[in-house]
Amino acid sequence: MKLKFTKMHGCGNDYIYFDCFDQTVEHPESLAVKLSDRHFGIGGDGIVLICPSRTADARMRMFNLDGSEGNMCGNAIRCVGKYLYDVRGIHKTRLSIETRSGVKSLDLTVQDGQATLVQVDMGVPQLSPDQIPVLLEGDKIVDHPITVDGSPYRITCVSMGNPHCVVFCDEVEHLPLSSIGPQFEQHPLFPQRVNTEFVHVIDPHTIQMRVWERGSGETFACGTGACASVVACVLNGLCPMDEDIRVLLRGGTLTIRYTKKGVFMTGTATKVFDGTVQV
Ligand SMILES: N[C@@H](CCC[C@H](N)C(=O)O)C(=O)O
Repeated sequence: MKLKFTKMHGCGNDYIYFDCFDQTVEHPESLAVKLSDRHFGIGGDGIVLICPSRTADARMRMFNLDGSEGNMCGNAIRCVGKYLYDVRGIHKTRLSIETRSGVKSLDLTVQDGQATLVQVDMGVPQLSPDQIPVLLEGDKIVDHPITVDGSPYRITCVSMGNPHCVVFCDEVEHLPLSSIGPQFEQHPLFPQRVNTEFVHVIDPHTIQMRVWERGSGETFACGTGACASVVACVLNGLCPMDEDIRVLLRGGTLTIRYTKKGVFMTGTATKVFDGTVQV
């Protein structure tokens, strides 16, 4: 069976997108594992299905590199918005997309007939440990000491529809992420595993972040992770609320604003190529 796909990325967080308005994708979990392989597949951080929705312009389903289904993906949702505008011809600069963590609203900036920049209303962060989930007591987990692989860390936990654990560091360039990332992901405090952001605060409006994603390992960017990091910065008194914070990632920059109404993420969405794959 042949499937048409589009390769897209948001700040280097790249996925293989399937338009499920016109075709059926069976067994997305195993397909994600097979096609994401950068040596024997197409290559990507996972796959994304763009499906019809009864309540929104489209429904997004995303699968990590290991085949697990994520509830939300900040970088992918911007690309889905671009695809709906550029390819499916839904010429509205405000779009709604259904995800496993609710319907999200997108505002598109269009240049020469193509969506270039997308702002997403990412909703209100959840801070209570049972909603994240993290097996700790309290109404929120801010600057909490834990031990990971014998070393002490201080964590701040946030759900942006998916679980995040933010760790502040003096620098992130030289962190051995491939060894410490999995120790956080599999830590017994996180019953559903966790996405971990390592954050260096450069100044109150600029932070640098590296991420170890649940199910995909180190990626060049994580949209929900950038939002969780800015929320964690505000909770720790490191960045202001209601102002734009630049999050510098390995693959680009996202602008995040945390307000009482919720978290707003702005960034690019880029198409790389179209293709057909035999599955
Ligand atoms: N890359 C993402 C998040 C993808 C899902 C995550 N790995 C999970 O399982 O929660 C983003 O841009 O938000």
